[in-house]
Amino acid sequence: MTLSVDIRHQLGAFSLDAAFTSDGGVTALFGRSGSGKTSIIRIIAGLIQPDHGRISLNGAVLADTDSQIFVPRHRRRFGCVFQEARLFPHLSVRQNLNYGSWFAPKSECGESFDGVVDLLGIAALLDRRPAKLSGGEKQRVAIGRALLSSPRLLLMDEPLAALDEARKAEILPYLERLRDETKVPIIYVSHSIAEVARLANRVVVLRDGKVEATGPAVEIFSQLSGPQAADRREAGVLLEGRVEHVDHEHCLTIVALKAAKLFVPGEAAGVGETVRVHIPARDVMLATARPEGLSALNILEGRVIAIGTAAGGMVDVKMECGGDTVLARITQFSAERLGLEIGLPIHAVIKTVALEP
Ligand SMILES: Nc1ncnc2c1ncn2[C@@H]1O[C@H](COP(=O)(O)OP(=O)(O)OP(=O)(O)O)[C@@H](O)[C@H]1O
Repeated sequence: MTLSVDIRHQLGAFSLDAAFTSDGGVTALFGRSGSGKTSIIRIIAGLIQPDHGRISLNGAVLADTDSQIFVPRHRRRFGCVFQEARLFPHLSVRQNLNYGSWFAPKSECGESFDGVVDLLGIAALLDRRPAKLSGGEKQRVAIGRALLSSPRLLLMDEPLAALDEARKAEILPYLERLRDETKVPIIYVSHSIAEVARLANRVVVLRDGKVEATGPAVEIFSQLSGPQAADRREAGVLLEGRVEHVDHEHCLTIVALKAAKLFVPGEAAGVGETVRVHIPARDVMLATARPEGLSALNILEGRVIAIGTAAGGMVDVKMECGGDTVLARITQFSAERLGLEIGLPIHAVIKTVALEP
C-alpha cells in the first residue's frame, strides 16, 4: 500500500503545502495545534478538495487538480475515527458495528464481525447502547465500526484526545493490535509524542502547514532538532532492542540494545521480542566518571556527539552509547560545570525508561 500526498491548499490565512508518502502500517501526522494535521486528513478523506496537487493510493488517483479528478469521499472507502466516537445513540453496539459493514462491498470480505469484536475486546458490550459505555469503550466501538466497512485506509484524527490518561492507557494496546494484526494501513493524527512514539512506524512532522521532517519513528524521535526538542516535558529518544531476559521475581525486563543492556520496569514483552524503549531526556543525568552507589539501574557509557542550543537555561546533550543515541536535558549551568564538549566520554544515568512493545 502506498499513499502518496502532494497538495497545496489555502484555508483563510493558512497555507498548506505538504508532500509525503505512507507505505502501510501506522503513519503519524504529528505537529502542534494549528500545524495543519486535521486539514490534511480532511483532504485525504475527500471532505476538502485541494486547490492544487495530487493524492493517490496504490497508483489509483483520488484527486488530481491537473487532470480535474476528484473521487468523492464515499467512493474512496476510507474508514474515519475522530476525537468523539460519533456513534448512533439509538442503536446498540451490535447495530452500530453492523452499520459499518453495510458499506463494505459484498465482493470483498475484510475483517469478520467476530474477529473485530475479539480484536477490540467489545464482546461484552454488544447489546448496550452508547450512553452506557465509557469514553474508551465508545472509541473502541467506533474503531470497530470503521474496520467493518472494509476500509482501504483508516484515518484516525486524535482518537484518544478526548480521553483521560486511564482510558488512553486502556485503548492503546487495542490500537497496537490493530496495527499488528490487521493489514489496514492507518494515518494517525496526534500531537502527543508518547502516543506517536508508541504507535507509529513512520512520522510526518508538520509545522505551519509544511512538512518539517519525515521518516521512521525511531529516527525522527532521536534527532536533536526533532519534534520533541521544543517540548520541554516530552523530549526523549526511542530505542529499539530485543528482550533478553524477564526477571519475574523483580518484575524487570532486560532489553539488549545495540551494545548496552537496559533494565526496564515491568514484564510487558517476552524473551526474543523486539521492543521500543522510550527514554525521556529529563530522566537522564550525566556524569564524567562512572558513578557508584546509585539506585538507578541503567548507566550507559558513551561520548557526547552534539550539544543543542540553550533555551530557558536548559540544553539538550546527545550521546552515542554503543551505537544507540541517548538524549539528556540538563541545565546550562550543569553543562558548563561538567565542561561538556563534543567527543567527551560520558556516563548517562537513566532514571526511568518505559517499554513500548
Ligand atoms: N475553514 C477554515 N478557514 C480558515 N482557516 C482554517 C479553516 N480550517 C482550518 N483553518 C486554519 O488552518 C490551520 C490548521 O488547522 P488544522 O485544524 O488543520 O490544524 P491541526 O494541526 O489539526 O490543529 P489541532 O491539533 O488543534 O486540531 C489553523 O490555523 C486553522 O485556524
